[in-house]
Amino acid sequence: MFSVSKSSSLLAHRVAFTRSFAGARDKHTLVLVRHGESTWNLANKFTGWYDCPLSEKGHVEAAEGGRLINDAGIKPNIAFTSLQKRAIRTLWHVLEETNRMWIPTIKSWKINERHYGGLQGLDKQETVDKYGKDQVLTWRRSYDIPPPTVDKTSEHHPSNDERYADVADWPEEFTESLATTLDRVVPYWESEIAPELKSGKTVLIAAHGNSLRALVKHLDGIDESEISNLNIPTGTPLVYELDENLKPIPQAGSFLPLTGRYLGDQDAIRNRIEGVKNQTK
Ligand SMILES: O=C(O)[C@@H](CO)OP(=O)(O)O
Repeated sequence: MFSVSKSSSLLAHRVAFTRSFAGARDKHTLVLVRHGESTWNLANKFTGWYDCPLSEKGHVEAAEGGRLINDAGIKPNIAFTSLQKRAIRTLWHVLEETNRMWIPTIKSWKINERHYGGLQGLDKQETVDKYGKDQVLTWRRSYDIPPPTVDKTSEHHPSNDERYADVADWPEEFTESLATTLDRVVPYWESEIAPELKSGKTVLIAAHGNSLRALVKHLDGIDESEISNLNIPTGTPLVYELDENLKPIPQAGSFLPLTGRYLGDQDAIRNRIEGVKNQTK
């Protein structure tokens, strides 16, 4: 008797489990968060792979982002972040505010900020004063024109940082454009992140202005000229609903060309986006 009722309840459980995952497979939720303001955002310096922490305001922004995710009832099952403390700390805030510190978190340099080469550490406004606004805008936002390189004598070259030294065969001269950032972000998305979504999980990614620009360029099919005008605000959750092929389902109130929706006060978000844009006036 006992074994019959046990096996039938097991069967019922399996059916319910399969149903809930079959339902989940029709629509997938992806949450992207750029880290909160960092100390080098505050100082208006080109940052790239320099590992600066969040500023005080950045901690507040990241926690607020977490509360917005929680209030929206979104429950991430797995999280991805970079090897950079501003994104990792942002993720910690979000996990704390959503009471989901227990979920698996995976870190990879593949979703690091775009490496800013020889500009890393330079003041953005002083760089405009020296090279002109147009040149700096080209370095910041052109699709495939990279900033100047660093060589292996520079502290900013990845071969001089133990977390990166052995993960790739770094060229003598290194820098990244948005195009070369895409070359690492998109394969990582395809091989590591997309399968988690397809298995029915809600995915959270805490990353960076330019690695997220690369990802949304791919997701939303944004063309090379349009992506130049796209700036991603700090600490602001961007929520995508994806169909069974992981194509975005356009959300009401999205800021085109993005089809995901930002959580929070929409006017404040517009101001934050303008703030990023105006770092080099
Ligand atoms: O300095 C950087 O690494 C990035 C992000 O903070 O700046 P920008 O927005 O100029 O690409």
